[in-house]
Amino acid sequence: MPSRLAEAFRDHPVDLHQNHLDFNSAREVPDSYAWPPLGDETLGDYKYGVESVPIIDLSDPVNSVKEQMGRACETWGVFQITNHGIPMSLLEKVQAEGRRLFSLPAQQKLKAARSPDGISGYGVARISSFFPKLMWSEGFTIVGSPAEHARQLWPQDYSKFCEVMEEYEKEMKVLAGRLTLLMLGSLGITKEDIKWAGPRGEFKDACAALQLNSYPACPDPKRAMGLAAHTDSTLLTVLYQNSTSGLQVLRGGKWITVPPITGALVVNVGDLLHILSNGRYTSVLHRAVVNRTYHRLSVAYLYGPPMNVQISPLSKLVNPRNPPLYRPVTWSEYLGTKAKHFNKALSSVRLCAPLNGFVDVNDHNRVKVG
Ligand SMILES: C=C1C[C@]23C[C@@]1(O)CC[C@H]2[C@@]12CCC[C@@](C)(C(=O)O1)[C@H]2[C@@H]3C(=O)O
Ligand SMILES: O=C(O)CCC(=O)C(=O)O
Ligand SMILES: [Fe+2]
Repeated sequence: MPSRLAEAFRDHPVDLHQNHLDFNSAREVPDSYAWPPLGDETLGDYKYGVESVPIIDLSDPVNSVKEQMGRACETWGVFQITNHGIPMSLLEKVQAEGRRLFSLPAQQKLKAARSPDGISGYGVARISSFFPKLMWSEGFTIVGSPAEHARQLWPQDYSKFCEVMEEYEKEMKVLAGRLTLLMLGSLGITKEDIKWAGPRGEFKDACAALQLNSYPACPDPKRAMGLAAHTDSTLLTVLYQNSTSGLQVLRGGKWITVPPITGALVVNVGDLLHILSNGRYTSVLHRAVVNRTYHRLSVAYLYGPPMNVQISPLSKLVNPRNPPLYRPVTWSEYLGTKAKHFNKALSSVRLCAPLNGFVDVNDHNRVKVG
């Protein structure tokens, strides 16, 4: 059983088509990238505030923050945070380095291509193998130090990229640990209830991946898909999106845009927090769409437990009326399951149907993804 995140896909290699279209010179969407048209009837009314993703100010009193997060996690599975303590200057540096990477010539980027059984490096989204059409995006995944791949991209000049990404990973690790305790706090869970949190709740051994996503402007955005609908296999994901919108979450059968707010970060519940909370918090189905005019960049911090820790419904949340809904699973095993079963991964670790009759939003058999 692999013990490091970088080894999670050793037993699940995917050889993805890495022969990229040159997005910047494309005048039309080739058939291999043409998805069934995105219908306006599936879009929600976020602009008018009827349905908008909650925004939580982390400088509010802590009990209020916990309560707001609990409500957001139960109803939306996603929220935005402000006053989170990550300096704007760092967010700008990460974005600038991401742009520098994606603007390299295709042949140069391919020198840092992710290997079929690897986790880090340049390439198309891992979930691409589940779809008949290609996505209008490219990505770069970092686990720990990006030095090995950065050296292949810029043999003489890779230290700036590494410094910025490592500083961001450090800041994100602290923020993600704090968010985990706040999000679980409203369910009455404390750091003492999570052994792997460590004595001071510092989550020292937590694992994470940093995913840079690039979505070039697209000549026919209604027929293209930036990143197809999915849930993250994480405890939680912290996403920075630049000022161009594109992220959408599924709520009540409608796709709701998560509007970019300068300096804010988007936090979404992942499958492992869904399991830990015994289905009280819902890992939200989300996707990224593209637009005709602007290049969009996003940076996702995919946060999870130490690789070999068994994640199962927390005992405080389980009783005869609420039996455990999921069997124990490690992050490593779950990533392998996701690589094999994609949107059926969560149901594949489910033990029984809920007694209280609530519907598992993650039963994506009910939802047409894409
Ligand atoms: C730790 C990880 C989660 C992730 C697969 C990865 O190994 C690194 C990239 C992550 C990502 C980002 C885009 C969507 C996603 C489904 C994918 O294909 O790669 C997620 C994966 C996930 O959460 O399962
Ligand atoms: O680009 C986005 O807004 C979404 C990215 C995402 O869902 C991911 O990296 O997992
Ligand atoms: Fe995601």
